[in-house]
Amino acid sequence: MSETQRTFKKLCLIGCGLIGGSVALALKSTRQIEHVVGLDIHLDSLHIALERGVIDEIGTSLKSALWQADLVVLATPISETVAILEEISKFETQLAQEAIITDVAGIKANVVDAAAELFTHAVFIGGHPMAGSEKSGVSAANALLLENAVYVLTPSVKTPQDRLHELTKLLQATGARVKWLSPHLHDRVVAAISHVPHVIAALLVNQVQKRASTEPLYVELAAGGFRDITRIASSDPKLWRDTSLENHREIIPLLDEWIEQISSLKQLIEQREAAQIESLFANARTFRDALPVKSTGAIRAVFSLMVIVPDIPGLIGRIATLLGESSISIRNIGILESREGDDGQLLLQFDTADFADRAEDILRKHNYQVIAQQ
Ligand SMILES: NC(=O)c1ccc[n+]([C@@H]2O[C@H](COP(=O)([O-])OP(=O)(O)OC[C@H]3O[C@@H](n4cnc5c(N)ncnc54)[C@H](O)[C@@H]3O)[C@@H](O)[C@H]2O)c1
Ligand SMILES: O=C(O)C(=O)C[C@]1(C(=O)O)C=C[C@H](O)C=C1
Repeated sequence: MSETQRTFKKLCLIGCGLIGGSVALALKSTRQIEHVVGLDIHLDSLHIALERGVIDEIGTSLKSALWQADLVVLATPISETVAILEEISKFETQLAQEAIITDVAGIKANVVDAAAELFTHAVFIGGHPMAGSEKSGVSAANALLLENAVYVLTPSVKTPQDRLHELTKLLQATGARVKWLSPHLHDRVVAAISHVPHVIAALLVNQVQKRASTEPLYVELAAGGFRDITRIASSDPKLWRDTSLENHREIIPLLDEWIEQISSLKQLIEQREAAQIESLFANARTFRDALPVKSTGAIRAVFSLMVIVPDIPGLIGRIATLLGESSISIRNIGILESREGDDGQLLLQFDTADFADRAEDILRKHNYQVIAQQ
């Protein structure tokens, strides 16, 4: 750790769910956080957070949890964030002198504007990790969620530079790529790359659901294409209700543009304008194919191995243990073929080429037949 990196003695985590839990686990892994006290409206979440080592202590009240805290992370639903900031502001003198308060909400302008009015001593810096999942709750929290992910901070001109740098360095130590943005620009961009895609995914699923109630083939035939474009439709409906309403100023013009685009494509199809239809798809392909491939972000790199295994019960567990003993994290395991008596094909997927290469070596040493996948 470099000399300029600050150690935080007490992190107060408010909202011990998917993102709060992941951020706390990632921060703890940097060893720059000494103690975490957690608060949540659900006692179950707090017990799971304690068991999983997300927090070290369950807070008994907001006042005592904030006492001498030098870092506060607010990771509650968007609709609760401003009200909780108001509560925190009542106890800001309880905080340690150089405390930093930050949040993780997916919309920034409303939170940052509210915080600017609320705090006189404590420093608030808005935050938003550009990583997540369709799952919710602390059980789904993942210490590696921030690795390589963009983490947006939205400082204002009044934000003290030393605190901004301290928070930036702390987050960078988790592997996150910190980016400073104005709250309004953040809200504009995430509306297009996150909020509208969630709306579209839900509409696609609902369109199929309407038909599936009378024709089961809609479900039976749904394959990779439908799955890939609709994964995020499994996200928390309340989160996306709040997001749609809170960021309406940015979302509505994008939906207007969608309506125009859909009707113009509809016309092209009706008029059989083959060249223009092809050019629309070609344009999308060119842009998407040029997006950088990285271990997180829009185009996720996945490194896969196929292992040919005899159909022996317990073998998957043995392979997972073998790789786990060498600290190799497996992202996904899938059985591709396992008819009785036949060899099975086990598909293993990893987040890094290093994990995949080391897994291949280890499995070969243990006499497994391994085929690296492109
Ligand atoms: N889900 C994602 O992919 C994602 C990604 C980045 C940021 N975010 C942001 O993270 C925040 C939390 O989302 P999540 O997905 O972790 O949700 P979550 O449901 O997993 O976690 C929220 C937690 O807050 C608790 N909570 C609710 N009201 C509370 C209150 N008044 N006081 C204390 N605790 C309270 C809940 O019990 C829950 O444990 C949201 O603001 C969201 O915009 C989500
Ligand atoms: O990967 C997912 O499941 C997500 O939805 C993550 C995702 C997104 O990319 O839209 C969702 C909400 C945000 O606040 C940040 C990231």
